[in-house]
Amino acid sequence: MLAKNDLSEIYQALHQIPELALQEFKTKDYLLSIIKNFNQKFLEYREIKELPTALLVRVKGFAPKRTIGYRCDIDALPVKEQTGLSFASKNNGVMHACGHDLHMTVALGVLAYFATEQPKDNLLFFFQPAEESENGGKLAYELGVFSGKWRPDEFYGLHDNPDLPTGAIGCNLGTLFAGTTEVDIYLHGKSGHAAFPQNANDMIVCASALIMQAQTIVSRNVDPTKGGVLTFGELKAGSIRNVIAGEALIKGTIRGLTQEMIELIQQRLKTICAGVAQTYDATIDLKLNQGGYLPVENNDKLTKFFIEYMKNAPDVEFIETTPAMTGEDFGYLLAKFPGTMFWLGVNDTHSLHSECFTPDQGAILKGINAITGFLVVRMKKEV
Ligand SMILES: CC(=O)N[C@@H](CCC[C@H](N)C(=O)O)C(=O)O
Repeated sequence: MLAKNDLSEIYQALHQIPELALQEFKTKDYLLSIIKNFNQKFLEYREIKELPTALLVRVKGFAPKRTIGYRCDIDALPVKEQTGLSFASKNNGVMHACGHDLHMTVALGVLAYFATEQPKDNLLFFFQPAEESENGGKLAYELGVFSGKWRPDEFYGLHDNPDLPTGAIGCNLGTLFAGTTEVDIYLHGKSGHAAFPQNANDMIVCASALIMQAQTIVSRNVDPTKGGVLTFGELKAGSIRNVIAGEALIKGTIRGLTQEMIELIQQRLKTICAGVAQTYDATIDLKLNQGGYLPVENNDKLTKFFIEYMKNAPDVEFIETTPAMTGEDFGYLLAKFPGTMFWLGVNDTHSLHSECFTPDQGAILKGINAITGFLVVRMKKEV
């Protein structure tokens, strides 16, 4: 078991070594160095050649009826940290701005508990690379990782939430998170001298028109009672004030709480790109990539049981949430295995993905206690 001081040390160490999707080598080595210090009697490991930063750890149960999976994401974001923390990122321009360092610390705490207190059922801990992009969950599934004794009968996973009080557990039946689609739009026109626009085809003007027209998708095509998101977070064009930009690149993300909504927004964006290309005599290549970012659908039976437990656990503050437009590739695994995703409150005024994101470390121990308590009860009861 890990004491409060160990947990804080682990969290701070992980915070200093953030790594981008599929590059989480130091992180994985660090996780292994901690887990190798636990009681090894009930533990088995699985590594994946084709997905080298992933790690699976199985805890053998003493009277197993099932295998319960617990998934934890391990990647970080290309964000330059501005928290001013003494244990800030040492990987310049990369930060655990989504709290996966906290997720890992909680998962290690739960694993440490069951490495000592052998569980009744088998437990499977999946330390998953590439949640923010590259859909590590889907990659692992497609590599056949969850087969034989490594197949979970049910899967659980959490995400930290700065809007909930420290340590509170948030969850709801049905959809917890949106499905997403990564959008890349390449615009090709003709560069030229700023003084002779008639001889060029300006992709800054074309990109501006496209962005403005795309704003009508959510305002005019999406049912306001259902909601959808189209955000462009990156726009690149031009190099100097007096050269007309012949190329532009727009990157963004689509979000919807149902697959139907995601497909509606995708379709409207395709139509608008085609129309703008014609109007501006440009070539526009639209690339849409949903990958494994399906809406995160909680299993009804298991989630009712989970919520009931959390509501009645004396040391847990449970908060019923509403669906959020954040995405998660755990949606893919929950489409393959029944399970529950839930929030862990970390009470911060800064949002997820902010360069100042500073989750309250007090959530770690509360999270571990809530999850271990739940798993022990889940193993005793049929759902
Ligand atoms: C919890 C969270 O912040 N997840 C990410 C998931 C990224 C989805 C994908 N790369 C996309 O941008 O479409 C999020 O941004 O919600």
